[in-house]
Amino acid sequence: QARQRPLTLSLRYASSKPHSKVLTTETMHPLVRQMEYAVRGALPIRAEALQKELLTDKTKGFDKVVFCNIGNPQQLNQKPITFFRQVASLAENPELLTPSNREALLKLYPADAIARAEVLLKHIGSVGAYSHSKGIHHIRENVAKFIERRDGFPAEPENIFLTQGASSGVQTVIQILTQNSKSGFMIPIPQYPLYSATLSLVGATPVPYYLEESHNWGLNVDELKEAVHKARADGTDVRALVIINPGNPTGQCLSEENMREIIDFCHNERLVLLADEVYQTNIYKPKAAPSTASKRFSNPWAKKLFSFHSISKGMIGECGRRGGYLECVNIDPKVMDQLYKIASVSLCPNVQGQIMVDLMTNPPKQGDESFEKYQGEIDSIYQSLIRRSNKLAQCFNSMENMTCNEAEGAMYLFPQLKIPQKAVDAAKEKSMAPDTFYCMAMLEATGVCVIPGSGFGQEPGTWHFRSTFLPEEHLFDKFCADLKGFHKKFMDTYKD
Ligand SMILES: Cc1ncc(COP(=O)(O)O)c(CN[C@@H]2CONC2=O)c1O
Repeated sequence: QARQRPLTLSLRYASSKPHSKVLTTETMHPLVRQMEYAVRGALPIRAEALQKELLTDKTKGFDKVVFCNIGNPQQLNQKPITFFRQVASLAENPELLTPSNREALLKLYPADAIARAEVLLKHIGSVGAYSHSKGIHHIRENVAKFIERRDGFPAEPENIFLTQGASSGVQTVIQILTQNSKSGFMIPIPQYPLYSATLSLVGATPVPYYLEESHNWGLNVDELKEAVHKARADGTDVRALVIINPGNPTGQCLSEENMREIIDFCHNERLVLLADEVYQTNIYKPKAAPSTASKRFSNPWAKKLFSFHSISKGMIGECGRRGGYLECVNIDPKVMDQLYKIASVSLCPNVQGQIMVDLMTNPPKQGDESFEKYQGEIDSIYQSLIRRSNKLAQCFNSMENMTCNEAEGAMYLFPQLKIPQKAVDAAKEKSMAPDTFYCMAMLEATGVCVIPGSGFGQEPGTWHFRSTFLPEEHLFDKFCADLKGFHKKFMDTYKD
């Protein structure tokens, strides 16, 4: 009997025209409509359209779009870490691991990759199966051991949630911390707009604190105190402090002294600390041990802390696999149960992303067969990031009307530019912010897509943009030359 076509509600059938008034931007949830996320806003949308136009239009003066709007290393041809992909591919195709294939397999895979895949599959079963909603316990044990090695304090697997990238961990924590619209979250300005967008989505109140551009985007604790007291005087129930370290978009690293001050500030002001440390291995000018080293600096039990990590950054760049973890420190067990309940609604984080978290926190060690190759790949990417960050900072600082703090970490530079009044007027004509106008002109002239500073927040009256330093190193000199050429033409065109 012929297999019946599945009868699904999506089945297309003749019917009258859909009602135009059903689900419009007027009738949808206003919190969704008002939310903004610049990293994938107007500039990247235009950049993607430009990419399509370039397929047929060869008159633009460039032949490809360079996406510097997002910290997406493998989109710009950064190679994945060999050992990680070897383990992931074996987990994806366990047939390869059967004893009858072993002789042939050892010609293709190192023994330690095979062994790691077998251990993982022993705990996972199949990568196609749902896992525990907090993530696979074996992997959470490895994450806890990683944190203990890094911070010198015990960590508990039960206090760790594996997540769909750090984003989902951040969003869940903000969700449970938001009691009502008065709930306030201190966020840095400039900030990575995951925070402002999520606060907007849950209807919470952002409480901005400004980083000091003249002090290499340093964090002044007096600014924190002023911001929290003012917000509380205005009736905001300030309950959390967001720290992004190393910073995005600013690339600054906190000093040890800063970390101590922040810990004491949170304790004294009864704030939960959200420590976003996804760039903890992207530190080029070390000022302090990365990440929740804050736990080392004072009584580790004195504070309530959520820390976030991700496989998207570092020298790994496995962004598309959506892996990360959320660590809860001193969080009430009943609150953890609520976190677990939310995690359960999404069933589980994807298993290949979880495998990458295991590999990130538990990579080949000295003496392992794959260690040399692994360490060589990591070091090569790390050194290249340092060279490219310095080269791009020099490039920006050589441009007229532009100043740029060097990146101490992360993947971005956030130069400030003085925009001539004629350009400000031209931007107004197009109902654009001046920095957006500049970035749009750069895209149309060079194919380079960056994000205007307005997407991250900036001191009123200043203009910035954010660029990654991820274009491939062998293309980097041309990349810088194209930016310089555009900038000179722009400034000549709009010179006051
Ligand atoms: C500070 C910070 N936290 C969290 C995330 C979320 O990462 P995952 O969800 O992928 O783990 C990012 C991603 N950085 C974005 C993405 O690329 N460019 C950016 O500014 C980030 O920069």
